Amino acid sequence: MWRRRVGALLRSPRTSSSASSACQSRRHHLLPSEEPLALNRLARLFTSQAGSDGGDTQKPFIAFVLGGPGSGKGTQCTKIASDFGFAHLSAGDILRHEIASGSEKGELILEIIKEGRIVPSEITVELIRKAMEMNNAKRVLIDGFPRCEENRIAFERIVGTEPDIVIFFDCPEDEMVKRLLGRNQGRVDDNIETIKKRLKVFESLNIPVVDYYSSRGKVHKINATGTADEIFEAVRRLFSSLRL
Ligand SMILES: Nc1ncnc2c1ncn2[C@@H]1O[C@H](COP(=O)(O)OP(=O)(O)OP(=O)(O)O)[C@@H](O)[C@H]1O
Ligand SMILES: Nc1ccn([C@H]2C[C@H](O)[C@@H](COP(=O)(O)O)O2)c(=O)n1
Ligand SMILES: [Mg+2]
Repeated sequence: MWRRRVGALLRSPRTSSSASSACQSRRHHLLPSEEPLALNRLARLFTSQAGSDGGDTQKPFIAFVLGGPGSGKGTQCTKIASDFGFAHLSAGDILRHEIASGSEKGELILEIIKEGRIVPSEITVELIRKAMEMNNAKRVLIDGFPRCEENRIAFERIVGTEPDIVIFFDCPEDEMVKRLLGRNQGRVDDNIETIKKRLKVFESLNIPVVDYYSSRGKVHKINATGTADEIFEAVRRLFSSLRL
């Protein structure tokens, strides 16, 4: 099943224009010569851990972790990773790492993040795909992704799978703003102007993704108010109940 899906993917056309323009109009593609290579590498990754049952059950367990800016995704992911043996891939951290590398792509990402907008999906998904490949983990948290329908569709197309579950941290706006303004980690987007834009983007582009996965029965909503430890109690109950 897993192998067949990746195989189908290798034959699939590029993202349709409607999907690609879902987040914003600028489009960034892999070079034509890169995409089949990337997908072949990925196909190898997910079939190389094949067990005696034919190998289709070795797909990593993937949890997407969503919630508004400052809802505590990163804080809770650190705890889940440590207590439940998950690799923690933060889309935002991966993008910031690309900025720090000084690449041309990083310059573009920085401009977008400063404006509270969403980076073109093909850039983000390719970076996530590489991180998954390097990590080779059996359980993966993907924090802050997908941020919009375009992200979601690009992930399905390039990585060739859907998440097993989606965690949604539900937090009131005023609490998120308070947390972000107090974060003090020197992030270029932790200022009130950018925060307002990020909140708008969250409502208009990210909530539809949560709705999509809700309709597929994948969303676990967690009340993200209270202390980090209180919230983690609910998270712990959820992860303890999963068949991992
Ligand atoms: N339950 C909580 N109560 C108070 N502060 C919290 C709580 N959880 C996290 N924080 C703090 O709020 C800030 C934002 O948390 P965190 O970075 O985990 O959020 P996030 O959802 O990952 O945000 P972003 O989307 O901007 O990356 C941090 O300074 C963190 O220490
Ligand atoms: N899928 C993603 C994830 C993040 N970004 C950009 C836009 C966000 O405001 C910024 C910071 O992410 P965070 O650390 O808050 O998860 O990174 C994106 O464009 N696409
Ligand atoms: Mg975060």
